[in-house]
Amino acid sequence: MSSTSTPLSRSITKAILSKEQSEGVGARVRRSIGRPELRNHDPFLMLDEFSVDKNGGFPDHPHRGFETVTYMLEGQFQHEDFAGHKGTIGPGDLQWMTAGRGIVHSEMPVKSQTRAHGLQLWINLPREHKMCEPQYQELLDGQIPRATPQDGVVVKVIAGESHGVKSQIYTRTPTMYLDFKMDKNKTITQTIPSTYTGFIYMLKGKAYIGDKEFEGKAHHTLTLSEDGATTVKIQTKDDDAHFVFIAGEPLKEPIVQHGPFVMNSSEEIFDTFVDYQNNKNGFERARNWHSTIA
Ligand SMILES: O=C(Oc1cc(O)cc(O)c1C(=O)O)c1ccc(O)c(O)c1
Ligand SMILES: [Fe+2]
Repeated sequence: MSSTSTPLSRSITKAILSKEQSEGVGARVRRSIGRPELRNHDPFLMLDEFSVDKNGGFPDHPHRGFETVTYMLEGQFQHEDFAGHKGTIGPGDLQWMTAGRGIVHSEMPVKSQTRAHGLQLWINLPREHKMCEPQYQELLDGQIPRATPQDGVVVKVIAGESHGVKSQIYTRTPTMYLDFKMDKNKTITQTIPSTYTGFIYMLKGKAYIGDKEFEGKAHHTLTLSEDGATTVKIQTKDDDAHFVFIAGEPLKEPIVQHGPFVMNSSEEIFDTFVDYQNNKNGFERARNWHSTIA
């Protein structure tokens, strides 16, 4: 193969360990995307592996300009927002929230349970969708389709497609979100559109990625090469592996983030603060709203 031709499999360009840090109120997070070495990975703004006990959580706070995706691994999380939307998600369940022009919400563990452990992904919205109406898509574990490309490999298709199985989640920013559980000594190939950027976040065990078999270990973010290759070769050897595979179409737009607000310019961020303080342009229902769970 010549040095300029497209390789068969994407390879790993960076491997970054997420150490625990504090976030919200008394919550511990391992920040993947969003940490100083990986400020963002267009179109992704943040990925946290969070762990919250009964004394912690993410009480009433706003968002604008992007989507938050909460995927539970263990325990239960309650959520409530200023539009009256409320519920509880448990292990394997998913909440895909489009904040759009504005949401104020609260996400708290169910107090009687053990810790709430899960993933929170922030996906940027393209300019034309940043001020859309907020929307929720919720799927219980049993409603998320699985692909079983071979014995000992199960892929939960949260968004996008894997081995002929498609998710019903509507993505404004084209996104793949796959949860892989692989037994030891397995090899599979996952397809990926040539233009997508992507990464793997390892939850447990070890996986070997690409033709050079880069070793990925738990709590590491492994960024995929951007070389136009349309497959990713993933193997296990002596250990089982559990990881998420996340990829999407880069927006290639300016990103101006101020905490929970992500827009395209400083002027838009300034307007967002004014809107939030004055309960207007999407934040009308924030006036005097307090969640009952925080
Ligand atoms: O709190 C922030 O984000 C979150 C992180 C998590 O691990 C779970 C969550 O439910 C949230 C949330 O927003 O609800 C956060 C992160 C970064 C930032 O700049 C903030 O202002 C808030
Ligand atoms: Fe939030």
